[in-house]
Amino acid sequence: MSILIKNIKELLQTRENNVTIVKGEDMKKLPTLKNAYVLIEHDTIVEYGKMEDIGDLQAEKIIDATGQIVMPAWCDSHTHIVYAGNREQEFVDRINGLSYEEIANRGGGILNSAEKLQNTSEDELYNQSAKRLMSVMKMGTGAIEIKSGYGLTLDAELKMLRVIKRLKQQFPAKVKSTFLGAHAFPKEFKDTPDAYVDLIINEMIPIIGKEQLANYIDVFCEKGYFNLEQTERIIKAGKAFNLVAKIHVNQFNAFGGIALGVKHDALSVDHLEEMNDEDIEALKGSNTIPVGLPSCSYFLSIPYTPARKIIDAGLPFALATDYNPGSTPSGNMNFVVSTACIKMKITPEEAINAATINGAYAMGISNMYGSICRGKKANIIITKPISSYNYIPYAFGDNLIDKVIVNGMIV
Ligand SMILES: N=CN[C@@H](CCC(=O)O)C(=O)O
Ligand SMILES: [Zn+2]
Repeated sequence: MSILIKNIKELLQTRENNVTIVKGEDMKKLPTLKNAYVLIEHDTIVEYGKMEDIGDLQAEKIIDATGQIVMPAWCDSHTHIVYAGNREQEFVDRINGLSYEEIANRGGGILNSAEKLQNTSEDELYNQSAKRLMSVMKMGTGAIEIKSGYGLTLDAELKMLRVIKRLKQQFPAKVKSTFLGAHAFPKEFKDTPDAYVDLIINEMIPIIGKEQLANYIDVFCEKGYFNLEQTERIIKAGKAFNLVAKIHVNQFNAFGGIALGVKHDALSVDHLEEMNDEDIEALKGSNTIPVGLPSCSYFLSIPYTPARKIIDAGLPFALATDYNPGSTPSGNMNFVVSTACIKMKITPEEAINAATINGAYAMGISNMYGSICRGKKANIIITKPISSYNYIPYAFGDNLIDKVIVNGMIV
């Protein structure tokens, strides 16, 4: 199937060369073409340009995008969309005064989701997760990372990873999977946390590695969860099975997790609501991308990642949803981009770069996703008619999407 999108008011994130990450000052630049076209063949962007140069290009399907903006689909590099049920009761408990930490200490939080997931069949888990994936695709997400971490036993973690594998096979969206066995300590390991770390290292990682059930490895490095030493042991064990690290750090406390991630060539360090100057310094000159999750800050009423400071230090920055039942029950990248502009004070250009090309980098796929570039996968958003791309973050909460194309298919 070939699709020609023509009369595009403005085509965003056009890259003649295959740029795979944008950093610092360059994040302020969003290359665009006005009055443009894009030609898709099968799953690939084969051509784009100005309408005046369209010549006699033809396609099986023509989309007239008069007044509309066209851009790469969102690349959401941090989610936990495979989960069972929800945690709406904890939401109400927080409104009534309990903190996220207090809820977790009472056996709620991640352990609550783990219990629900352990008692849910693989098919049911797949069905619930597939609905979420379908819904985020319709909101413009074309590539997504999905973590395990609500299993916390070998069997339940494998169940989650098999569900992610099935999503990869069944959906046109690009899916990357991450093993997050180190998300919390199960109740039975409360007094012997290192024994759970041993279980992850000696039993879970070898099976997951051999069966190639994950692309990445993650650890929730935080006070009350996994300390620096445990995090380092797990990252190293993952590396031996080619699982590159993408880690949860600095959500509530800054104590060296970022430097540890950089030391072990983590692809990304995510959350970063609490950051000090040493954390920024640690990232300089590294290949590790910092990832902010503004919907999580919004939902938990915790500080926003200092994106302005990060970008002004010359670093790259990516945005993701963190879609999960506890801290962010939303997978809406449009809201993430708006919230980043409004609360982190980054410009629409910076936010769009962070949610497309840099999001793709944070999943290791920016050579094929995240920009309008010949030869890249056809993952595309067509907005409703709007005045300019600034309107996307400005009109927060509004649905501005007309069509989404994922892997060359209208979803
Ligand atoms: N912080 C750790 N993990 C998730 C939340 C997990 C949960 O509350 O279920 C996060 O990224 O916010
Ligand atoms: Zn997360």
